[in-house]
Amino acid sequence: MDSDDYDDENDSFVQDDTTQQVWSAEKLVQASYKELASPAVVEERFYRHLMGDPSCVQSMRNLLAENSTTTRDYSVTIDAFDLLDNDPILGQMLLRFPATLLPLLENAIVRGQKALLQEYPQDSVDIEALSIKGLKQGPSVTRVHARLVHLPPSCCQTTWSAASVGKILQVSGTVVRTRPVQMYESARAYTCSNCKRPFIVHADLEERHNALPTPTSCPHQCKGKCKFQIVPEGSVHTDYQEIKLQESASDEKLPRSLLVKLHHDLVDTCQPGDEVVIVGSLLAQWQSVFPDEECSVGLALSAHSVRVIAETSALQSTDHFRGEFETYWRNNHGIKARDFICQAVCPKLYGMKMIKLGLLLTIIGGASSDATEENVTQRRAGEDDEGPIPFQVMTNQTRDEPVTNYYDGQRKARQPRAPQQVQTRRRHQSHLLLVGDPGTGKSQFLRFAAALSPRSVLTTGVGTTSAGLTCAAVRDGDGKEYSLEAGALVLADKGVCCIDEFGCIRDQDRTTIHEAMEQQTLSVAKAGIVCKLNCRATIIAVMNPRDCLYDDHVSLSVNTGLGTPLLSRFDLIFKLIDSSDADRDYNVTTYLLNQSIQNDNFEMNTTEGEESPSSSTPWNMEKLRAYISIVKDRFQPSISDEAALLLERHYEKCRSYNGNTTIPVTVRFLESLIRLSQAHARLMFRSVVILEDAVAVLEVMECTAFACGGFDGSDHDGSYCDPMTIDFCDDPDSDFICHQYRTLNRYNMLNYMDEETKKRAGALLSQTALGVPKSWNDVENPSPLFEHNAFEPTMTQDHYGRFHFDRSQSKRPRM
Ligand SMILES: Nc1ncnc2c1ncn2[C@@H]1O[C@H](COP(=O)(O)OP(=O)(O)OP(=O)(O)O)[C@@H](O)[C@H]1O
Repeated sequence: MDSDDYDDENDSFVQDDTTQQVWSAEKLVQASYKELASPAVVEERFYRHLMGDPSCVQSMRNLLAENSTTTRDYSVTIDAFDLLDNDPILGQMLLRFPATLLPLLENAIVRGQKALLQEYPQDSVDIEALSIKGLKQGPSVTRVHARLVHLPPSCCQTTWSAASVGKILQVSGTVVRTRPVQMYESARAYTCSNCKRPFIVHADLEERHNALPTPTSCPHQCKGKCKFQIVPEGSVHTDYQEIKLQESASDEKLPRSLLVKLHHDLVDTCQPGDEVVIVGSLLAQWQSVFPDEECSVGLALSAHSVRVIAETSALQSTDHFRGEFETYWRNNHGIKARDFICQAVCPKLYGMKMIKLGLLLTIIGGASSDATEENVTQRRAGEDDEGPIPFQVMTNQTRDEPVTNYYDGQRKARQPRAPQQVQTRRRHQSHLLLVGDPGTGKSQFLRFAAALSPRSVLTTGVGTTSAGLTCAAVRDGDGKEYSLEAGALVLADKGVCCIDEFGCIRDQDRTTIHEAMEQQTLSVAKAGIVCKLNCRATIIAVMNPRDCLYDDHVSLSVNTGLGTPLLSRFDLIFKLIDSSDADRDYNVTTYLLNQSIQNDNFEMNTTEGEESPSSSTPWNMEKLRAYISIVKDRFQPSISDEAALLLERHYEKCRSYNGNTTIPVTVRFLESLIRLSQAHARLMFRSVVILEDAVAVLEVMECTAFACGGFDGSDHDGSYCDPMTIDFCDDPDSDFICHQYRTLNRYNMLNYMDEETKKRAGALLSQTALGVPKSWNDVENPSPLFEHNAFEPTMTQDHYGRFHFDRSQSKRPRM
């Protein structure tokens, strides 16, 4: 609290040395800060809290040890929960009167540093490197800031309203717009011509540009007519940035947005697309006034702390599931256990096991190669050889001139920056494309994927432009400056971006997502703003073929109208062809009718937040979401030698194929195989990719456009399998063994299969192909009948009159 706040009022304070104060709840709500204690006593109480809290002590020690030769701002994080626990009255009063009490807390931090410095042995070598940070300089400015975090639930708002003005709030949402970093004059010193005493005027944050009010009377209440003179070098300038926060989207209503004011070292801590938790004071914000127009007022939040969160929000709610999943994998094994999890994906759609599995693998993603997951910060072009500077600093200086330190008038030279490390990032997010006939359930998959991910953006390609997908440069309210507003891909950073009607996006707009899909960044050069934005999103796109129905006789490229560079960026491309199949039609009909008959029970089992009534009921959405969050957080699988060998041989085979390829087999394809194998290992709750995972991924790949490694299945060699025909079966383990046998046989890797399993696979294949029951004990060597390409495909006609190869016949026999 600045002395001028109290000069004339200290006498009226309740002067009690009140560490043993007991206040009723009523008094706590009604009391003004003046009833708490004198500023000195309040500061003392903050000081005692700081010195008694080990984490605060550590933060202060870190401050002391920070090697800084320039004047800048420092932050110390204060956990509001700990303060409330330690001194409830002080904590409550801090939350009610942050503007008055926070400066006292900051003074206490400086005092705490002084006390800690005394503890170091004076002859220590390190002592010279330690210096107290945030000492008052210039006109009463402390450059250390208390950053309040973890407010109690009463202060945590999911939305905001006029009723909360003046209160301290904790809000969360997505940053949708950031304005350039600026600075403003936050305080100015004057002297009264009458009494000759100095005083300070602070900027009014409720004014549109944080304008400094002109003093009209002397705060020292001197008699006579006063004139005020500005004290030379008595101004304080503060870094400043405005961002727009959008509340988390909900299905019921449109998300609202809020202007957030960042000061000091909080500027430039977040960028469009970041999900943040912000603690701040809600202000009434006067809008710019124009002649003959009504003066309007809005809401703004002056931030005390900003925390960028990743996927923590999803993990918080998963704790009670952890033990349950471990028990699940202790009691269940193999592919059957995996398929049970897959059944929870889109339970309203019958069958399509491979698409469901592919969707799960896409959302789970591969292991992160760089665990630190560095942020790409907004940078100006050509900034690499200098320290970071704000976008548009309101000063006449050029960039090469040293910047004046407005606090003490000394010159602050820009620090040379260490040569920047070039970071190349290999993506671990997969992308999925569903292309197919109308009414095949594509949109259902898309909506389910959006609901499954803790962070998702669902959009449609109709009318979508590149600005909507990436980011737009928009003029601010006063129309003078541009700022960046995040588009769908940026908002989906670290989440899932679901795009319906992908084919309706214009070609030139579609190419903008090439960089986003592979490099996971967006390079922006708009309206004088040149920067890079993060967009580490998984893209799930669905579309109809160009002529509405998929033509199996032309390539995927022709069917979709997408260029090969874009197609090759998808890890999985499923073709959903609605061909006639009496058995499948019967199964779908029965499934749908049964659902309608048992509608109530079915709904009950799949409603979010409810426990599965029995172990045979598919997991509900909440449980599946929790499972994905846990496996992503817990496992970063490495690849075993056998799995690596299989992936390598498959890649080599695809590379060496000399047919007509429309999707070139590049290293990207190998990376996809690795990512998907890692995702499969995570799905199987393990931290090593074993041979089984690689085999399972090749099985999924057989059902995609990459079945034969790049020639999209139209020019097939019999290894393509229609994903629409593969349903969940009673004995998935046996089915998988057969597939494993065939795959390993194809790549001369049968020696990696144990004898027992080999015999069993041979027997199973014989039984299925010949229809003759045969004991697997009798089978020494598998029949050559079951080798690759043993079946010639036949032609069938679907109900649209299209002819195509019957892949369900040509493919390996299914159980
Ligand atoms: N295998 C299936 N099992 C049960 N229902 C299905 C299946 N396939 C499609 N449906 C149902 O058909 C309806 C149409 O599905 P959906 O709207 O997702 O199709 P779409 O592929 O997105 O079509 P379009 O390309 O015309 O947008 C949905 O109600 C869906 O539940």
